[in-house]
Amino acid sequence: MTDGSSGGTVARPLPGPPAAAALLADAAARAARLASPPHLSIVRLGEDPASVSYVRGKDRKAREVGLHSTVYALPEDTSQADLLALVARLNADPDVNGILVQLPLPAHVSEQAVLHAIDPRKDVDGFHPVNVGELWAGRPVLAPCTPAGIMYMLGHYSIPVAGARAVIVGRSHIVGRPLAAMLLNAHATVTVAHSRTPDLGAVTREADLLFAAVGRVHLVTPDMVKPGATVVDVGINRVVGADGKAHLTGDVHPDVAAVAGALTPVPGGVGPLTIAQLLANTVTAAERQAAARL
Ligand SMILES: NC(=O)C1=CN([C@@H]2O[C@H](COP(=O)(O)OP(=O)(O)OC[C@H]3O[C@@H](n4cnc5c(N)ncnc54)[C@H](OP(=O)(O)O)[C@@H]3O)[C@@H](O)[C@H]2O)C=CC1
Ligand SMILES: Nc1nc(=O)c2c([nH]1)NC[C@@H]1CN(c3ccc(C(=O)N[C@@H](CCC(=O)O)C(=O)O)cc3)C=[N+]21
Repeated sequence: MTDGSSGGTVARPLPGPPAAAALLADAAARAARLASPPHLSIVRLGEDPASVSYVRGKDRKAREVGLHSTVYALPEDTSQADLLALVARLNADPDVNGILVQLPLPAHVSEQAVLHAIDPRKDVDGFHPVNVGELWAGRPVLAPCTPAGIMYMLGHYSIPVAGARAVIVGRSHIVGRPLAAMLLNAHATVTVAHSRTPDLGAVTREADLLFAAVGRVHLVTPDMVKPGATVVDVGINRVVGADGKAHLTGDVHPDVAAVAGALTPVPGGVGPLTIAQLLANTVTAAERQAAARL
């Protein structure tokens, strides 16, 4: 705990890997009860280094926990029609339980057209409007991995959510919006701030739970944080350090650790939960498909 003064207290770190390991152990145990290993198909277009590295991480972790994973690495100039044809083939393949199309897609492909084409029962990203609607109706089935992973992490570290004042900075379809739905479903009082929010600091200082999902280096500074608040840093920014090497940093300034009660690091915070939740969603999809075939 900290009183926010300069008493030298430091926020409790909330590392991602132990929480991710617990989520993965549960997913692996559920997968082992199925007749065959759940099968995830991952599609990426082009060679964007971040996408290549994320997809490699997802594929590697899937195999580690005993899932079957197939990566389709298509050329950058793959047409929308060809991509939709692949999605249709994966939808129809009874051996495929989960489909993920890595975002962002090149400009000549409509993300909406592709995400809407994925069978909602195989939509392990939770981006199809049917799954978005179920989440907002309070009946989540397959829900977006980053916010679902964050909720798992809060539970793992026994951070109270019901009744808490939650502020999310960022309103994307991948993170901010679905996180708002999940926090509401968990009985928090929720505010979503964004680039048109005046006096952001006045809003964020209200938060017992503060989530930064913006993609701007050190946007959240100590003066924006209520003493003792739990701060979850979702941002992943690639910066070149004084040593000339590229490294990852979050949306939260490191000095926030002197004010916050608890803080997730970057890297090694939310990122590992995103991957673990993707594999948990793949097992959930496989379980539901097996039950539907009985
Ligand atoms: N750890 C993980 O697993 C993941 C990490 N990320 C990271 O999280 C970050 C956010 O990703 P994503 O949600 O996809 O990003 P988007 O770019 O889609 O959304 C960013 C949001 O931040 C808002 N914003 C931008 N500038 C400001 C500002 N100055 N003040 C307040 N709000 C602002 C935007 O507002 P507006 O809507 O008005 O434009 C928008 O809602 C990125 O760094 C990304 O790399 C993303 C996914 C997974
Ligand atoms: N259809 C789709 N679904 C996604 O879930 C999706 C996507 N597209 N596009 C991009 C974002 C980003 N994302 C991350 C996954 C893992 C880490 C992760 O493991 N991060 C590690 C570090 C990784 C590194 O060192 O590069 C960490 O934070 O510790 C980060 C970010 C999933 N996304």
